[in-house]
Amino acid sequence: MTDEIEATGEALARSLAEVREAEPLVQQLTNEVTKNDLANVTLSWGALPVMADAPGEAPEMAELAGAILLNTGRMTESNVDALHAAGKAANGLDVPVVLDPVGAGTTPTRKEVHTSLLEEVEFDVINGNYGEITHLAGEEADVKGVESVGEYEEVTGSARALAETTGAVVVASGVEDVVAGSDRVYRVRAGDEMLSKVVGTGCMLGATLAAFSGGLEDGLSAALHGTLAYGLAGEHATDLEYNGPASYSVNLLDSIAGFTPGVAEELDPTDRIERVT
Ligand SMILES: Nc1ncnc2c1ncn2[C@@H]1O[C@H](COP(=O)(O)OP(=O)(O)O)[C@@H](O)[C@H]1O
Ligand SMILES: Cc1ncsc1CCOP(=O)(O)O
Ligand SMILES: [Mg+2]
Repeated sequence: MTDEIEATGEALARSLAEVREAEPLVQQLTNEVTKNDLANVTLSWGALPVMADAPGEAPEMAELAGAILLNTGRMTESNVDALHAAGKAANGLDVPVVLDPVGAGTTPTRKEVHTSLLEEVEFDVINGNYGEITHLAGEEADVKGVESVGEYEEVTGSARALAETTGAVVVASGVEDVVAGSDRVYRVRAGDEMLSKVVGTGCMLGATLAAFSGGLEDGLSAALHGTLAYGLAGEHATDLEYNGPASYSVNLLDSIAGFTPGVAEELDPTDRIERVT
C-alpha cells in the first residue's frame, strides 16, 4: 500500500473486485426501517448479508463474519444488548466493526447507548450524518430524530477529532462526504440530492462500508473507495426511469448491482476526491 490512496477508475475497480472475490459474510444489526435494503445493498456489492441480531446468537455469528455493522437505529433493550455482545465478540477476533450512530445526541437513551458503545467496543469505521458525527466529537449539534439539521462548517475538523479519539476511520455524510483517518482527511464529491429524499441512504452507506471493510485489507482505502462507489452509484441511479422518490430508491439498488469493476474501470473519478489534510 502506497502512502496515498489511488482514486483512479482502475483503483476503484480493483477494490470492487476484491470485495467480490473475498465475498465476506457481513453481519448487520440494524433497524427495522432499512433492514431489507441493507441486505440487498450488501449482496449487490458482492458480499453476503446476515441480519443475525438476537442477543444470544449475535456474538456467535460475529465470530464467523468478515465484518459487522452496528446500526443503532433500533433502541430496544434486546437490540442494545446484542450490539454490545456482537461488537465485543468481533473485537476479540479482529473482525472489522462499523458503527452507524443513528440519531446520536437526540435523547438521553441514545446518548447513553452511544457513550457505552464507544467505551466498550473498538470501531474500525464510524459513519453518520454531519450532526451525528459532530455530536459524537463532543461538539454542539442539532439532530432532529435521525436527520442532521443546522449548519456544520467545521465538520471536517469534527470528523478528524473523532477519528483521533476513537482510532476509527470516520465518514461524515452530507452534500459532500468527509473521510477522516488518524493522519489524513479527504472530501468526497459524489452523490445526488435524491439520496436525501429517500429514507435509509445513510444506513445503506453503512452497509457499503461494512462490505468494503470485510473485503479490503486497508481500512482507510475501504472507507474511501466504499464512499466513492456508493456516491457514484447514487448518481448513476438518476439515469434510470424516474417516477418519484420510490422509483429512485429501487433505481439506487439496481445501480449498485450494476456498478461492476468493469463499469468503474471506465470512469475517471480522480477529481471527486480531495485530500484536505
Ligand atoms: N444533497 C446531497 N447531495 C449529494 N449527496 C447527498 C446529499 N445529501 C445526502 N447525500 C448522500 O446521501 C447519503 C446519506 O447521507 P445523509 O443523508 O447525510 O445520511 P443520513 O441518511 O444518515 O442522514 C450519503 O452517501 C451522502 O453523500
Ligand atoms: C427513520 C428511522 N428511524 C429509526 S431508524 C431510521 C432510518 C434512518 O435511516 P438513515 O439514517 O439512513 O436516514
Ligand atoms: Mg443515518
